[in-house]
Amino acid sequence: MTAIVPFTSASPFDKVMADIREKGWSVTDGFFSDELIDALLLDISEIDNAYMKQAGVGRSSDHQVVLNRRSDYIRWIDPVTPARKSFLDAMLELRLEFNRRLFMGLWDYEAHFSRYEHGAFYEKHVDAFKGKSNRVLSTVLYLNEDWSDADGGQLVLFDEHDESKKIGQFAPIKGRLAIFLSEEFPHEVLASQRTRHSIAGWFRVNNSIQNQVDPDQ
Ligand SMILES: O=C(O)CCC(=O)C(=O)O
Ligand SMILES: [Fe+2]
Repeated sequence: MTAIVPFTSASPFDKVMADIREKGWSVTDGFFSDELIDALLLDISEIDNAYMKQAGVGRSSDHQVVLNRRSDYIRWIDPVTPARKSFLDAMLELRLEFNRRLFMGLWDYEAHFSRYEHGAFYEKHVDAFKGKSNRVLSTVLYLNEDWSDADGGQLVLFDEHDESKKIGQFAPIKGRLAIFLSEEFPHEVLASQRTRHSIAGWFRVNNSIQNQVDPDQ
């Protein structure tokens, strides 16, 4: 089996690096190859809801970062298929690039597939509270074909200094990658009018918190 080539652009990282450096968030289309996106979409499409879990609860009581309600299904990603392996390898390259160019000291990356069925949403939240989490940088990769405005499910990003102010509203279209500083940017997912697939992930640092080693997932 030939490996899936994750990038087609000659310099895939430049725009993301500049965006994060300049404003702390980035929404980029075409970061990954179509081949990888198609393989990831096929991969998650084949997972039945029975093999996913209803999200909504934090990782453990003192890592509870989700205060508000959500109604998606999730499945954590391990490198068990060519698509998942290629994706995690690509995110490893991206992590090293953040460390090399922006000195972010990112230690690892964890990610899960998400499925929002018709009517599912995720209320406004931040992915990490200052000093309470090792999550530094959030990523969301969207996998949906032929998405129209009427399908809803947009990611809404809010200003880091004024959470009533919208930065933007982004449709979850195939191949779009959103990245933002986990502690800084409140965001929400508007109710989706059809099945919505994505991969949410977090680059983390390795500080131990309250004398506890940060648990995986
Ligand atoms: O799917 C999205 O657009 C965002 C998901 C999200 O905020 C999360 O999983 O923490
Ligand atoms: Fe989030």
